[in-house]
Amino acid sequence: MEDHHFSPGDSDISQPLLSSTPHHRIPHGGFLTLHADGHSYTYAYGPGGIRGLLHNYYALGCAVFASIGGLTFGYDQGVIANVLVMKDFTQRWPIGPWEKGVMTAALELGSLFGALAAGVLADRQSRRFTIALACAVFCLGSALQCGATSLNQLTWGRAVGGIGVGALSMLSPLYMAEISPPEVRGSLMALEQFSIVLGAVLGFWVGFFTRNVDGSNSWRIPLGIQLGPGLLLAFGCVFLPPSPRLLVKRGRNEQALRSLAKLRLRSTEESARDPLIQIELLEMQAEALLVAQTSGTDPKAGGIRAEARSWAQLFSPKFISRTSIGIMMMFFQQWSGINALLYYGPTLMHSIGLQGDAVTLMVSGGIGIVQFLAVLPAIVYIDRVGRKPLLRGGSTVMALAHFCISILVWRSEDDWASHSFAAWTSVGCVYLFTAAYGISYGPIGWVLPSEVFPLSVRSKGVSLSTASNWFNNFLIGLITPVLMETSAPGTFLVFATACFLGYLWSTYYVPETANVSLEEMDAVFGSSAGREDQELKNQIEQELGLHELVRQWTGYDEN
Ligand SMILES: O[C@H]1[C@H](O)[C@@H](O)[C@H](O)[C@@H](O)[C@H]1O
Repeated sequence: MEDHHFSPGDSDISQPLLSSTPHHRIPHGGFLTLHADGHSYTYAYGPGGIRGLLHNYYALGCAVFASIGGLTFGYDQGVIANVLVMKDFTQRWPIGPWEKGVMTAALELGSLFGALAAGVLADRQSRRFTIALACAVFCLGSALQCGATSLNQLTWGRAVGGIGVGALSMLSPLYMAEISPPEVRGSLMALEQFSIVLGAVLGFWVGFFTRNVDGSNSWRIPLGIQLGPGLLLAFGCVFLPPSPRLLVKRGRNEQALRSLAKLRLRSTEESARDPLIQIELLEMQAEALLVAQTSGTDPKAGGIRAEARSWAQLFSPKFISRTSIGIMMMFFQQWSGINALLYYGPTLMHSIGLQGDAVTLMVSGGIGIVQFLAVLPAIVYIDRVGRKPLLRGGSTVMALAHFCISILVWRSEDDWASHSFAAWTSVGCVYLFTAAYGISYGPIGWVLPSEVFPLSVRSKGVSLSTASNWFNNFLIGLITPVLMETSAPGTFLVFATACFLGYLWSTYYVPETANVSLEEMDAVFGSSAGREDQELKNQIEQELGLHELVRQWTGYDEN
């Protein structure tokens, strides 16, 4: 191996490869070319961004496809706002606020259940099979809604569809995290939020344009259209490469290598020589062995007790800080008040004198578009800037925007007509809030929970975090009207406070996870992972030859 050497490629690399143990990654790299056996391999490490995404175009394609799961979720959100006010719909079923609430809650409760159930299935079956199953359930729910002949059927259709939506909302980020190269993992996973908000924009406009179609087609068409992405994902996911991490967990290392090679754009022969692929695979194996040796259970064993034990593990001292990050991330995402604005927005706009289409356009349409625009820079910068600064900056602006709205509503709510400046400033603040949310808590809510957990508890951890999203979403829907009736300025103050607490939480509690591989996350949570585990992991890595490989390829001695 003496004549193997590495040299920086077309890059601005200032640090040597594998220099920052335990992170075998370049923290602020660029592109790197490694020469071996007369071949040269180019790697994108470090800042990621657009170049990193293009460089990893196959993983990008897979992530885009998997994120269709998020599309189903957003689409429903966009479409239902229109459906509920369509002429045929309201004449056929003149429902009051209570039934509207039940219809919304049916989807959210179904999703809560779906997210939890998928956490169990995703480990027993493959990630892809579970995605296909979730799509089938989603399609059944959509068909029930589209062909509804009674309000009951529609509500049941939403509950069933919700199970699929909830399951997909945890499965897509989970799968994306497991196939992503570390340097673009944030960008790839932010695609989940991209799809959610794209779905919301599409759903909104489809509903907006079909609302004047004659008869029940006005709402059957937009509800039926959701079958399209559901079926596409169900059949298409057969072609997605399997999660290499799950394969390693099951001891199928050869298949894992094949899948990893495909994801990193190497042929099978190349991957056998390619040191970085070997290193990535060995890191996965080391983690799987560590899990097997420390949990004392057969990872393949089933049974209710084993299942209960692995859920309970999430709350053990070892993992509790990660579990709390997942749950609190979604808590703060929802308590930022994004959905309250979507629900309360129309009332706010009405109160400043806007009526009819203008209101729906400005709220559902406007908020959707702002969220959509804001997620674009997040996709590009989330790995370069890091999660923490985005969360901190986002919560600061969000808190200030809510605070301003609160003051303005407090001073003008009795007479908006003569406070038109205050009214329009509040609308501006709503959009400012949405932009700050859309670049921070929106996407990071779907990124952070899926990357902090180790393989042994990852699916359950993501499942629980996603359930926290749905539960808090449900809670906000339930209490916002009551809060608003009690005090509108007070409601905004509650959200301002939640955003401020989110600022403290992200500043003092959340570790930076950008550019860290999933296997190296233990080091980020060092204090809770335990010294013994670190030593054992070290030993396993030695035995697997990982350290030797690192030394050979870099001339870098870790010890
Ligand atoms: O990330 C999404 C998105 O921002 C949606 O607009 C919101 O309704 C969801 O609750 C949230 O999880």
